[in-house]
Amino acid sequence: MAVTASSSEKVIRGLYQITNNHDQGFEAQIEQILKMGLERFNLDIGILSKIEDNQYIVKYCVVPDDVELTSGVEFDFNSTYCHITCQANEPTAIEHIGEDDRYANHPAYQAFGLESYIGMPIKLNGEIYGTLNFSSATPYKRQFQESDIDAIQLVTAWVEVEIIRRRQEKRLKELNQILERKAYEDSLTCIPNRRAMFKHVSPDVSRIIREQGKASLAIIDIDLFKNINDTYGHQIGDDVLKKVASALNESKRDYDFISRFGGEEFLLWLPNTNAQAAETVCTRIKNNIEKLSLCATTVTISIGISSYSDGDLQHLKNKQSKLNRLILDELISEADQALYHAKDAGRNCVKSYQRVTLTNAELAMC
Ligand SMILES: Nc1nc2c(ncn2[C@@H]2O[C@H](COP(=O)(O)OP(=O)(O)OP(=O)(O)O)[C@@H](O)[C@H]2O)c(=O)[nH]1
Repeated sequence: MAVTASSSEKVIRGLYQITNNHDQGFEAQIEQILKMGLERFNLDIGILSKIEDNQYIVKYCVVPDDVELTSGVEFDFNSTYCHITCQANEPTAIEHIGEDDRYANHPAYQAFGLESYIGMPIKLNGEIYGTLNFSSATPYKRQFQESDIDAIQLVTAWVEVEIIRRRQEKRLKELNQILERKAYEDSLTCIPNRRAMFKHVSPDVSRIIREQGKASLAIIDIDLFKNINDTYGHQIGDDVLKKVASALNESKRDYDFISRFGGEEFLLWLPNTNAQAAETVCTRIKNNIEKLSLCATTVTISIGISSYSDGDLQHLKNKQSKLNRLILDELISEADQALYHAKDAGRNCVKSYQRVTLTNAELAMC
């Protein structure tokens, strides 16, 4: 069979088509590549291998039904034809291995009896990754030609670019995930930051409004923290912040959400928790912190709580469009006022905001 230029064009068209099938995933694309190679070279076994620790690992393969070979199978690299291909560092094509002095005694020939073979090293950034190879148990019916070498080089180049591109894509995804995590984490204490709090709590507020549920919000502030900084230095101050954050994180219930709200203030969100239960939880947390030895002096906290249940904050309810955010802002402002009372009452205590119930006439004016 004469190999014409049009068969190389067919490979290029095939590669173009496979590139367009990007959405099908790498595995499907490689299967198409291997099938295209088998058809192009008129051979039976197509393999994309990876070489690792002197092992030849079959990453992907297309084989006839009677050949028992699956991806994941490993061979000693030295016992494969690809070892010769990689040592040659160039495309290798042999029509009749049994009659070739270099290969007839090769362990791969002894083990697998493959007579015809065309293979090419896959290189990523100058390093050998593995090989792309096509073979058959029968001798090749013609001589391999320049255009066959061109074809396997072309297909291998495609595989190299695609592997690099997918690796970069994966790395980019990982970096984006790290960035996303960092954007929502307080860099000093490693607990969620203010931005994370709004992201987490806002949808919860809307759920609670929808389900006519309840929740509490607590602002936790380290007492006389300025004194700690002034007496022991900023470094110790930072250390206390980290330890308090970690203790708060451990003291909260699984379904509560703690964040660093700013400076020496933390915000604790307690879903499905009424005022009384919130006071119990916060008093326990406050007592836990007092018992810890966080620096040379006893560190205490004050906590202001605001609670919400259906029917509260009626004056906001005719402003439906931003209701979640309004309720959240209102709860924060109320908890802040309660915190102010706690400080006023001598610190190291928990205070709840006492909401005034508006009359219908007052509501109508809101
Ligand atoms: N070390 C350290 N200090 C911080 C950080 N953020 C805020 N601060 C300090 O926290 C201190 C807060 O002081 P104040 O707002 O006066 O409050 P306080 O001393 O805790 O007093 P009360 O709140 O009334 O009990 C300030 O001195 C800030 O500089 C931080 O990340 N690290």
